[in-house]
Formats: sequence, structure tokens, C-alpha cells
Amino acid sequence: MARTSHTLKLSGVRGGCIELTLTDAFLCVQRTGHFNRKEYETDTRNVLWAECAGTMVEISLLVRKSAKAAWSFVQLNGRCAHGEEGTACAFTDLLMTAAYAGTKRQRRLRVLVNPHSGSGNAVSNYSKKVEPVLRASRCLVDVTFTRDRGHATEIVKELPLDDFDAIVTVSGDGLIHEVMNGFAARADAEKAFRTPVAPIPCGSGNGLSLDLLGIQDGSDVFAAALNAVKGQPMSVDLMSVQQNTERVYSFMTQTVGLLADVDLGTENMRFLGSGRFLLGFLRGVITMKHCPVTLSVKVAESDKTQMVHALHASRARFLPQKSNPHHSQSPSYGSATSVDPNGKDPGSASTAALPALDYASSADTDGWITLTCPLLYVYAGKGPFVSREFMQFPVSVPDDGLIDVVAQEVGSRRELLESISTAPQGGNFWLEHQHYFKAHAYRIEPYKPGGCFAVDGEAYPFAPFQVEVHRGLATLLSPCGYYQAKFDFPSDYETRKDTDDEEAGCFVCAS
Ligand SMILES: Nc1ncnc2c1ncn2[C@@H]1O[C@H](COP(=O)(O)OP(=O)(O)OP(=O)(O)O)[C@@H](O)[C@H]1O
Repeated sequence: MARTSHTLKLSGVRGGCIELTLTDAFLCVQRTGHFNRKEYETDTRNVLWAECAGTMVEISLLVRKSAKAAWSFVQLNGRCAHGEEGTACAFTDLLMTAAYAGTKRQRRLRVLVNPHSGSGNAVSNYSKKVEPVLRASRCLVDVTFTRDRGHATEIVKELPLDDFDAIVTVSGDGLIHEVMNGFAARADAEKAFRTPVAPIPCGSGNGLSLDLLGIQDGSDVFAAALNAVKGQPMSVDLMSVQQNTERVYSFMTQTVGLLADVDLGTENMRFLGSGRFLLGFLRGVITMKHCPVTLSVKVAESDKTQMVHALHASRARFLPQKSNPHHSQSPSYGSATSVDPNGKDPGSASTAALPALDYASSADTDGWITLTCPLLYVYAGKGPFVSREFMQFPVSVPDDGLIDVVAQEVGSRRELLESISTAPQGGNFWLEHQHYFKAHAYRIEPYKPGGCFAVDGEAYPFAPFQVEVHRGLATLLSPCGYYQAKFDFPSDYETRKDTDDEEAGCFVCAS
């Protein structure tokens, strides 16, 4: 069947010609100057705005100039011929309809910028990249540059959330931790968590941005700004971390042992960006310090094969029929999501405070196991990536109501060093000495003082704590409705599986 296409010819305000062709969901731009000719085609979802006033036409969009290139922000300004104004306006109207299909225009965004994030580029990224995209998209923006740690929590606690469609963090993951705990501190916490959060990656790890946008776009500030403008709400699980009488909310990770030392012990190397994590890891592998804790887990699944199958099944609902079920789709900004596609879900959440804890009592022994082997670290959380170099939870599913808990036994230095090369693809998952559980809850009891405990990369006291999960409590903006991390069985899986099956267990069940 012939595809419908619409064409508009403009004279560029700085000379040359611009020819625009709109075909179904694609916009093709051809620019002819005095000396050169440029051509690119982009999905209309990457168009930020198009408008026509008299003979003047203005179109803003993001384009990738080659398959591997980063996104660029392009503004086209041209004039149509006199007498062609009606055709030009019809063209920009059509383009806007395609660009915002299923998405509310001109979102109201509360933007929080942490000037201290990562190697200190958040402010310049905001003014040079984020703000131009939000302005071009005619978003209504209220921005604050945070003053100090805790400022974002204070803002979110008091925010009139009905005035905003989303909260945008120009930061690393630490500021998102503050935002989530700001929601949690409100009397209307459960409803507040329906406000979607969109991260713009300016920190060291940027795990959440990588989860949402994938490895190619996860560190790209333009791609993340587009997600703030057009991403669809996606429900995600949130975790409660209970320590003494304190309850803290974690959207990403909790860790003790080597990897907590890596996160918290490399603050003085911020200038290295995410390279600080690699240096910290190498230092930890040399010292090979045992993590002095006892880990108990309320297990939902401990079979790695089943976890990979469950991951693929969770993705299948987002994939077009007939496609290979093991490959993830490129961002579409239009696919099915679990929440209202036009913004936050106003009606379904109650205004109540937060859910009660289900496993707080130590009398609950059903399904709990306790690990007896010496551990190097425990890492638990939601979302596959903790940084570009490390996909710690490759089988994580946003809303399965389960925490991924990893317990790394004290193994050989060689095995750990070799794992560095496959860590960006989640290779650690298959390590012989890495225990991986899908859990309803888990507990950590230090048996010696002196260690680090990090929640979403933030320092907390090294003391007993318990974590459980609240299914689908929080909301993020996403281009596609799932975590964008590819993961599959290794090619030699059958051989490895036979070896794994012979492995002796190293845990006991609670009685
Ligand atoms: N104005 C500020 N000055 C100092 N610290 C701040 C300020 N605003 C926020 N913070 C704190 O800075 C810490 C680091 O922030 P953030 O997570 O944004 O960057 P990061 O640690 O480099 O990134 P990542 O968490 O991805 O590794 C957080 O603890 C946050 O609470």
C-alpha cells in the first residue's frame, strides 16, 4: 500500500533551502546550502515542536546524525512562499499531531539540578542542553539548583504536586534518592509517588538513566531531556530499608562489603567520573576484605535459568509480534505502559501514607534461608545497571514485586578480575561464586563493627537492617515501559549449567 507523504519547501533564514517530507511516523529533512547538502530522517517522536506564523516556520528536533552518533539538537527556521501559508500551517499541525501522539504537550516540570553531581557538569549540561530542549518543547519549567544535601527532599516534601506533571533530576542517583524520600515523608505519600521522575544523567554512576534509556543513550543528556518531555509513566517497585526505628526508601540499590567501599570510599576521586568505581574495585580485589555480615533471604526464586526466562517473558508483552523475543525494541515513546500515557495517574492511588511492612517480624521464618559461606559483598536492588561498566542485576524486572539479591562469595582474585570485562553485559550473573536470589525481603546482621553500608549510593550506618519491596509504588518516565538492558543465556550455557548443578549449597533454611 502506498504511504501518504506531505512535503513542505522553505527558504532557510540564513540562505539555502529546506525540504521537509512527512511520511507516516518519519520526518525527512533535506538542507541545501551554497556549498553543501545535508539530509537526515528521524522518527516524529524526536520532534520537539513545529509551528508556523505567517510565512515563518520553526521546527525543533533531536537527530542522530549516524547510527552510533550522540543526539544533536537542531532548530530549523525558514520561510514558505507567499500564498503557501495555509499549506505550511497544515504541515506543522500534522507534524505536531504525530510528534505528540498519546502524549500531553507542554508538560509542567519541576527541575532539580545538583551542582555537586559527578565531576561537576550538571549546571553547564542544564544550561547548554536540557534547558534549550525544554524551552523548544514549550514546557513550563520551575528550576532549583540545590543548595546542599537534603535540599531536594525538603522541596519535594512541600511541593504542590498537582501543579506538576513530572520531577526532573539533573544529577546522579543520589538526588533521586532524595526525591523518593521527599515523597515518602508526605502525608499523601502513596499519591505523591504517582508523580513520575525523569533522570538526566550528570552523576558518576547514573544507573537509573542507563536502566531507562539503555547503554547507548543512558549517558546522553539530550536523550534524557527528550524522555522528560515525552516519556510515558512506568510503575516501578520501591524498597523499604528498615534500620532500628528508621525507615528509608530505596529505588535502586543497597550494598555492604567490597562494593559499598567502592561506592562510598571513592568520593575523593569524583573528578574521574565513573572511572572511580573501577579503581575502587581493583583496590578491593587486592585487599579481599571479608564482609562481616550474615545474610538471610526470603526467597522467591533461586534458579538462574528461571530468572532469565521470567525476564524474557516480562519483555515479550512490549515486543511486536513475530520479532525475536530475545531482542529489545528501540525506544518508541508510544508503546504500552502500566500507567496513564498522558502524564501522572491522578485517580488510582490513595492519599494514604505508605504501606505497612510485611516481614518486619523475625517470627516469620517461612521461606527464609541464611547464607553460611564467607562473603565479599552483598548487593541488592532494582534495575540492571549500577553504572556503565557494571550491569549487576541483569534479570531485574521493574514491577515484579521482587528484590534481586546478590551474595558474592569470597572467590579467587582471578575470577573477579576476569569478570571486569563482562560486567557491562551482566556477565557476573554467571560467576560460579555469585549467588543470585529473587527475594520478597532480606536481612543483614553485621557480626563485627567497621564497614560501609550504601543505599542508592548514599552512606547509612553499618548496623543491622531489613529490606522489603512495595510493588509498583513509584513512577518513572520511560521511552518504552521496560528496563533497556539486553541479557540472554551465554552460548556455552548448557555446558556451564551441568557444572553449576554439581555445586554444593552454602545456605541453611530457617527453622
Ligand atoms: N548542592 C549540593 N552540594 C553538595 N551535595 C549535594 C548538593 N545537592 C545534592 N547533594 C548531594 O550530592 C550527592 C551526590 O549526588 P548525585 O547522586 O547527584 O551525584 P553522584 O553521586 O556523582 O552520582 P551517582 O549517584 O550517579 O554516582 C548526594 O548525596 C546528594 O544528596
